[in-house]
Amino acid sequence: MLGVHGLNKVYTGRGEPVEAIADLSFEISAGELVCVVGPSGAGKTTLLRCLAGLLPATAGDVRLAGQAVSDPPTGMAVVFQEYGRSLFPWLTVAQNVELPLREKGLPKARRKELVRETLEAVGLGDATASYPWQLSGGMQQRVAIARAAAYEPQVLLMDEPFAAVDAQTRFDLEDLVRSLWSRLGVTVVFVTHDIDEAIYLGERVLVLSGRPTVLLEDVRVGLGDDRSQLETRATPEFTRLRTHVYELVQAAKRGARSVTDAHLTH
Ligand SMILES: Nc1ncnc2c1ncn2[C@@H]1O[C@H](COP(=O)(O)OP(=O)(O)OP(=O)(O)O)[C@@H](O)[C@H]1O
Repeated sequence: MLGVHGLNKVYTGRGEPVEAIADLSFEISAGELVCVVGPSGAGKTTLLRCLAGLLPATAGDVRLAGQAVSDPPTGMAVVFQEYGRSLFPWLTVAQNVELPLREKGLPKARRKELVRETLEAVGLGDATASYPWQLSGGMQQRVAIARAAAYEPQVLLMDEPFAAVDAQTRFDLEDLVRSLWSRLGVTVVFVTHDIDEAIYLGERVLVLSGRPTVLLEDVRVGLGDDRSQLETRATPEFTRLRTHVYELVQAAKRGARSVTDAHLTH
């Protein structure tokens, strides 16, 4: 569904060029939920913007269902961290969710149906007529997720979407993402700083090196489909994965560029 081949990204502009991504290659199959972690400044957001067609690659390419991504493709939706800036304050919750569906050219009846269904799915069936500024941060992020899901994308990209909400809300939103993902069968790429979040959510975790970025390890998460915040996080397999990914990220901070460099003890 999503292929990244020899991706390199150098920012040029005033001052010295900055090589954010050295060389990244990986494939994500249709319907997978893949998380991306790495040290701060590793190039996670840069990668996501390249995947979304918001930034041109310097070399290599990104392909969505075999088609090279140059502009933002219609089959993708993105949820950013700053929900406050991504929703239009002068539109109601329902109108915010409906707007991209209008741009997609869907007929009115189908738009109304999708708006109702997705707002109910994210637990905001009663807030359709509210304005974003009348809602809490967590509720606003639910609206942004509903808007992305209603669009019925092939691929949903999420860039640290829960970084600005409190821990309790974050757990609820993580479960919401997993339930939407399994219901809709959408392919999800989820960037996060939080190692536990990456393991709880993902079927795979891509661990990036420090800048300029290479892939340190593509970690398979064998935690099954049914996950629960209390039970899954208490399993020995969760603890093992968390120790392993934590060590990799620490090694990345020290400059490791491969698993061999990382000198793992677990
Ligand atoms: N527009 C830009 N021009 C120049 N350099 C940039 C630009 N955007 C990002 N960078 C640099 O590219 C590198 C990667 O940035 P990026 O935001 O992708 O990292 P990140 O892993 O998402 O970081 P964080 O985890 O802190 O959000 C950083 O060194 C950053 O300073």
